[in-house]
Amino acid sequence: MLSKEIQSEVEKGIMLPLMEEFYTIQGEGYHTGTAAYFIRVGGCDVGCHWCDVKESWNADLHPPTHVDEIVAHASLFSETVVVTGGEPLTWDMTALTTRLKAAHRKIHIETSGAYPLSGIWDWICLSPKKTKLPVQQVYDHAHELKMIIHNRHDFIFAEEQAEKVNDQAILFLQPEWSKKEEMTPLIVDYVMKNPKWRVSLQTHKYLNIP
Ligand SMILES: C[S@@+](CC[C@H](N)C(=O)[O-])C[C@H]1O[C@@H](n2cnc3c(N)ncnc32)[C@H](O)[C@@H]1O
Ligand SMILES: Nc1nc2[nH]cc(C(=O)O)c2c(=O)[nH]1
Ligand code: SF4
Ligand SMILES: [Mg+2]
Repeated sequence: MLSKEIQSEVEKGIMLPLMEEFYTIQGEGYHTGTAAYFIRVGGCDVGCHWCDVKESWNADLHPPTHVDEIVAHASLFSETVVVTGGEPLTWDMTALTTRLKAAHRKIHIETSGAYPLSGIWDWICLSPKKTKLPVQQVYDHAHELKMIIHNRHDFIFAEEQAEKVNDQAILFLQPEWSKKEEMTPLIVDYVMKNPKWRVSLQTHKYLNIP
């Protein structure tokens, strides 16, 4: 059990359940191929059956960590910090991002958009999920829309989500990893027929890096 004080710090976003942090290459989407420090915050109740980081879901398994400690580590490694999870917007991101900005970092988020936007972001990657659709505010502020393709119906869902996102957002289709042999050729074909979309692959998995 968390002590009352720690629980209150987590509720305020002064402490966050930290699952892992690692310096790597952004594997997906618009910034693919660029170095970044990843902060993976635990806690997610969106419930994607194909989620590649289910260990993140239960926030209680990840130690509440002071944001100052997270920022101190991040600042040692990279100009760019990617906040992911779990679902980072489960938590109030104000304290973490304010301190990262004070440390002159570029701050990116990977989010399903299921919860209200908190924090200051240089780049918002929105990856909507059918089980808990994004809130309007995240559609309005997203810089990229990254739709995961697990089956053929997901192309229809992708088009529906593209209608909802702001018209500056860059559109990506990314194969769900366990279905990539089947879905990647369909995505290639789809993008050639519908060139407003781009292909995104989980390149870090091909490179065998985190
Ligand atoms: C693990 S999620 C964490 C951030 C946030 N909860 C979200 O879903 O955007 C990070 C990214 O990985 C994608 N992702 C998760 N599981 C995947 C899988 N099996 N294949 C392809 N992409 C996946 C998500 O859609 C998201 O864009
Ligand atoms: N290298 C690398 N790139 C990524 N882009 C998004 C990731 C995520 O899990 O949010 C991820 C990840 O886990 N590793
Ligand atoms: S929203 Fe993100 S972290 Fe949550 S289950 Fe889906 S892919 Fe996994
Ligand atoms: Mg990942």
